[in-house]
Amino acid sequence: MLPVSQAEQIILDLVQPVSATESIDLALATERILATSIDSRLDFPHWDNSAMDGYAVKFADVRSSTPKHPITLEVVEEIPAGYQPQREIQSGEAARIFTGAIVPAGADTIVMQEHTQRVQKNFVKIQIAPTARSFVRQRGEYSRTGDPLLAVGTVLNPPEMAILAATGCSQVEVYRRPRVAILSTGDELVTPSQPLKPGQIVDSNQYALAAFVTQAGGIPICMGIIPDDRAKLTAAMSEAISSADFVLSTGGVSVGDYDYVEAILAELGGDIQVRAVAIKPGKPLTVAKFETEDRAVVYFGLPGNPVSALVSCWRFVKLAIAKFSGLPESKYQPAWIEAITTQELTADSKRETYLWGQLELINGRYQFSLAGGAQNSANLINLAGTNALAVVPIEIYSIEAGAAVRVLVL
Ligand SMILES: Nc1nc2c(c(=O)[nH]1)N[C@H]1C(S)=C(S)[C@@H](COP(=O)(O)OP(=O)(O)OC[C@H]3O[C@@H](n4cnc5c(N)ncnc54)[C@H](O)[C@@H]3O)O[C@H]1N2
Ligand code: MOO
Ligand SMILES: [Mg+2]
Repeated sequence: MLPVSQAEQIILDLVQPVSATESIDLALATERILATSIDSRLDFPHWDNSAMDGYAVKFADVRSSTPKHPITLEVVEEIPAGYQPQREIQSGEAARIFTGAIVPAGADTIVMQEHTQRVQKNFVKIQIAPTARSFVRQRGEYSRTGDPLLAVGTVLNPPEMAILAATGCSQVEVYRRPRVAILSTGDELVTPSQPLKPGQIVDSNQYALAAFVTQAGGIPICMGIIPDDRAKLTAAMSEAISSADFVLSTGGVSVGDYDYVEAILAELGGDIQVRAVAIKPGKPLTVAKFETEDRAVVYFGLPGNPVSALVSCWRFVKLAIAKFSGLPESKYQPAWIEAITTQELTADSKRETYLWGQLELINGRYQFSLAGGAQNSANLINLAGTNALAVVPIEIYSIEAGAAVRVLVL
């Protein structure tokens, strides 16, 4: 059995980041990963503009204004947002201006409306002196044309979407997403719509793994249920290997008479790098690489138990997909945090044990609460609401309530 950290390293070493890219509509780019760096095509702001509704003035004209001795200026133009000012402000003049509008030539300061009083039709009293250049957002003060905005490998979240739109990128070059084939092995499996005969169970792994792959940024290719029949399994595995970047099969990786996956991987010419890991749940994990001149596939033979399959995905497959996808190294590390456990955590000490439950931020501290019910790798029911796994290291039998524990955020 490989230690977990060693298995992680071996798995990451099997994965090459994708180089293929595609150009997509910005509107469809949420959570995609940038494949080219983006430089600013404009100055931000594009021109000096007002941060307030008010009046554009020359600071020198109004520096001595007080409520008792307000300075009166003639309002010579009105400048709403989107309008190009037509005249230069002279001494003794002001322009009515609104938030986001271009500051006219000759003006250097904005006085907010609340510090003014409009008199007659075309005059305004400045009742409180502004500070010089107040409320002017200066051209290029955030970023200048040609400045780097976003680096290769950036995930496009709401801020990055705004930046790309603002700089006029309506199409973006992103890495293509990994195609991940999912197949469930087992004579006992049926789809959720089929009635259960004695001995049968629903293939829940197919759905769990498809959801996992989608969340991890991959494209799930659901290949359905394959019976424990060596020829049929060989055909299905071979098809999966030829059509995807990753294959996730569940079941058939332990030592039972119908556990064929490892033998078939070897027969198909796979380079088997992982056979078992000292992790609970998820010990019988088979990982193999298939490589030809033009493509490489990493095959994960995951254990059939529903919790074991998901824990293997969260702990290992997630990192592999992230590395493939073009994220920088700092972004495909497991998300560890330290939390206080609300209950005692126990383990058998021979394998690194992952216990599932809920992580909450309470009064500024992370707290981990174990899922109620059996922590058993066949118990998918109490997985509901799981957002974190607490880790009990090898040779530790118990972590007492109130103590710190290392937690993997999912
Ligand atoms: N003699 C030993 N037996 C087992 C060992 C061992 O070391 N020695 N390891 C146990 C551990 S740990 C695990 S984990 C499982 C792994 O089993 P397999 O990967 O071979 O999976 P199966 O035998 O096919 O199924 C196990 C279990 O999971 C259920 N299952 C399978 N596929 C699905 C699915 N798609 N959806 C829902 N549930 C599924 C299946 O019905 C079985 O109950 O081996 C132990 N045995
Ligand atoms: O590893 Mo098994 O995953 O303990 O149930
Ligand atoms: Mg088995």
